[in-house]
Parts: sequence; structure tokens; C-alpha cells
Amino acid sequence: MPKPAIALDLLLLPTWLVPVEPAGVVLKEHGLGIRDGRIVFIGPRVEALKCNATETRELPDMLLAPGLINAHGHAAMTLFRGLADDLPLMTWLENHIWPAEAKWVDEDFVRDGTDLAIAEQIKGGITCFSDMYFFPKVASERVHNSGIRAQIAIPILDFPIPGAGSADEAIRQGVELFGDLKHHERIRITFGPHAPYTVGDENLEKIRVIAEELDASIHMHVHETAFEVQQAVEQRGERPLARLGRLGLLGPRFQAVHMTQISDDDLALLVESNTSVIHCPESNLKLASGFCPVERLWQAGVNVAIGTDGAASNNDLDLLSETRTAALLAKAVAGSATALDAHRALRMATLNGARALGIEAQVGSLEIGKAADIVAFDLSGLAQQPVYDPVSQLIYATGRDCVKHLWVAGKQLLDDRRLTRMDEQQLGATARTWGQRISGHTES
Ligand SMILES: CSC[C@H]1O[C@@H](n2cnc3c(O)ncnc32)[C@H](O)[C@@H]1O
Ligand SMILES: [Zn+2]
Repeated sequence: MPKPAIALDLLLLPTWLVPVEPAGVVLKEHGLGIRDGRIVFIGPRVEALKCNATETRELPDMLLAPGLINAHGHAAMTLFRGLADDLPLMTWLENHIWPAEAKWVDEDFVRDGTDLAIAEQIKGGITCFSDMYFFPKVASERVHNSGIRAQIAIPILDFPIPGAGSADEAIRQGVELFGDLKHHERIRITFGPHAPYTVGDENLEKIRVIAEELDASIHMHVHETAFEVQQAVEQRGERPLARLGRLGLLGPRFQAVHMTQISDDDLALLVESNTSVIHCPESNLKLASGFCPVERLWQAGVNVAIGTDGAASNNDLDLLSETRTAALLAKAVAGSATALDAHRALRMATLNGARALGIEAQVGSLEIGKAADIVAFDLSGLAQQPVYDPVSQLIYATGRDCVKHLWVAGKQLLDDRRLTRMDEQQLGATARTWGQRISGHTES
């Protein structure tokens, strides 16, 4: 008896299919089938053509991969892109960014800045991003409307911030938002204590207890600079990561962003607690913050993901170029050209990101049963020829302008480089208006 044909909403037939899991595999002459937002078929083209697909798309010269995961950023800071450049972290924050945030950041700013960030990220092949910024409820609404996937970290500092008069108020709002969105298909709420130098032990303990109760993750800037670690040692007699370990925050649900300073004891702590590290190489380079020793972490078994950080310190949200920078920098830092090869770099930008955000069971690789979060890169251009290894070509020779199509949970958000749910003209006009207002050309 012939088997009944598999029913598909969409069948994709690319030249190359890179599932990321299993590692290092490149499939040719294969198809991928989607039904109800999930991947339900991956197999040889001849078998794929036997499926009963409502729509079939041939993708010649295209590489199909899991959508990129931007594991750290401050989405609405797109509206501060280029506001304060070429400064070290604390001067940049204290003298420029925090005053600008106090003056400009309100719900409208977060709505417009987050929309701009979402559009830039979709056009750059990103299907999921992590956000840590003020008015997280507004950011969640923009994620919901746009169709992208996101982790939204509730910002918590010891002092008042836009949208919350105290850390307690921020935590309360976070718990409420967590409850409201706990069944959302694409949004995960986590807690985001800003950094060890802005959140004291009392609030960190409160966050630990609540995160444990809710089984929520904690996302935090940690060991961004040598200055942060030195100052903590001088003031408290303890390195920040050790302090977080002593307070019980480290663990598989903890996401340590930056980690440019790693002693042997720090590494042992990361390994034994199964904490993820989120590497932001371009922000670290631009602010001269330091270098995260990615290869050392990888060899020790630490899960390392990649983030762009905000557009005010990067200055773009281009995870493909970030991944290239990570691969190149890893070699320089390790003093070895074999460090972080292209296939591992792509894994860092996809599956490791999903693992860090606690959504590995849903996304991060092209596997049957996972959500259809997929990107198609066009490798037909002259700058991509000849193609020996499409993953090498993607990481070392391809820019984000080669992102052709993108789907999140099976919904197409980018079709032939055009946003399907957002108006690019409108987004550009709104961003320019904010720029004029902020730079003082028009009345505020
Ligand atoms: C907790 S909301 C975000 C808060 O963090 C600031 N910020 C942006 N980039 C960085 C960074 O690299 N290190 C530390 N803090 C950063 C942002 O401006 C907001 O105030
Ligand atoms: Zn950051």
C-alpha cells in the first residue's frame, strides 16, 4: 500500500539546507516542509515532491538555515544610534546615554525604536532577539504585532528608571507581564538586573527568589570591562561573578552578557553552574571593553551565544556581521586560526542562542517538530562565487543584504527582501523625526 502523501502548507526547495543540528551537515537536493507553523518534513527532493503541498517554492542558489538569534540588545536604542561614539563604557553611559534616556525615553520612544529594531533585524535574518530596555510591556506589544520572536528582560536597577519608580515596582511589573504572557507562542519574559554595579545584593536576592518561583531566566551584563571587576574587588573584596555565584543566581537559566574578564575560578563557576555566556564582540570592540575568550569557553563546554548589544554601541543590529567578527576575533584572541570555524560560528548564532534563552526545544535548528523559524540567504551574487562550502561563504563572504526570505513560526515576515507586515517608508520617516527632535533641530 503506498503511504499517504504528507500534507504541507509550504514546501521549500533550496540549493543548500543547513540544519545546524546535526553539526556540520550541509544537505543538497533536499526539501523542507512546514505545516501549522512547524517543520514537519526534511528529506530528499524526490521525496519532498511527493508531499501534498499547498504552496511550493523553489529557492535556487539559496541556503536555508535556522533564523539567527540575537541574544542581547536594547531594541529601542536604535533611536540613539550614532548619538555618542568613540567613548569608553562608563563615560558613554554616565555622560551621554543615561542623560539622553532620562530626557527622551517614554512609551512612544520605545514603541518607535523597537519597531525600527524589529524591522532592521528581520531584514538581517534574525527571527528571535533578546531585549533589555525600559517599558518592556510596550516592547512586548511591538513583538506581538510584528510576528517576530523575542525574550523581553525586565530592566531592574537600584534607582528609578523610565517606567518604574523603584526596583520593587519594576519587579512587580515584571511578574505581572510574566503572568500575562506565559502562554504566548513567541514571547518569553525574563528578569534583567542591569549589572553588578547597579544592583545590590538585596534586589539580586529578590530577583533570584522570583525567577526560581516562576522558572524564569535572568539576563545581566557581567564582567563587561576590567574596570568593573577591579572596582568590585576594591569595594567589595569579591569578583562580580563570584558574588552572583554566592547569591545563588548562576545556573542554566542565567545569561551572563559580555564576560570579557574570565579568571580560572570564573571559568570553573561558569562550567559547574551551566551558565550561558552571551558574547557581544562589536560593542566590546567599539567601547574598548575587552575580549571574551570564546574558544576557551567553548573548549570548556560553556554555551556561548552572540548578541549585537544596542545600536548606540555597535552601531547596527547585524547579527551576520557580528558572527563574522566573532569568528575572526576568536582566532586573534586564541592565537589560533582553527578557533571558531564557520560552522561553529553559525551554531553560536542559532542553536546556542536558543539554548541560552531556554527555547532550544522550540527553535535554533531545522529539525522536525521545531517551529518554522527559517531564513533563506541568496548566495547567487558575484561576491559569493565560487561556492565550495556555503557555510563558509555565509559567514566569511556574505552581508545581510543577501537575506532574501524569512519565516517565524511558519509566517513569512520577509518576502524577496520586502517586509510583509511593516511599512519601511513609515519607519524611516518616524526615525528621522526622532533624530531631528533629539539633535535639537525642531521643538520637542
Ligand atoms: C537595564 S535597561 C538597559 C540599560 O542598559 C544600558 N546599556 C546599554 N548598553 C549597555 C552596555 O553595553 N553596558 C551596560 N549598560 C548598557 C542602557 O543604556 C540602559 O540604560
Ligand atoms: Zn547591553
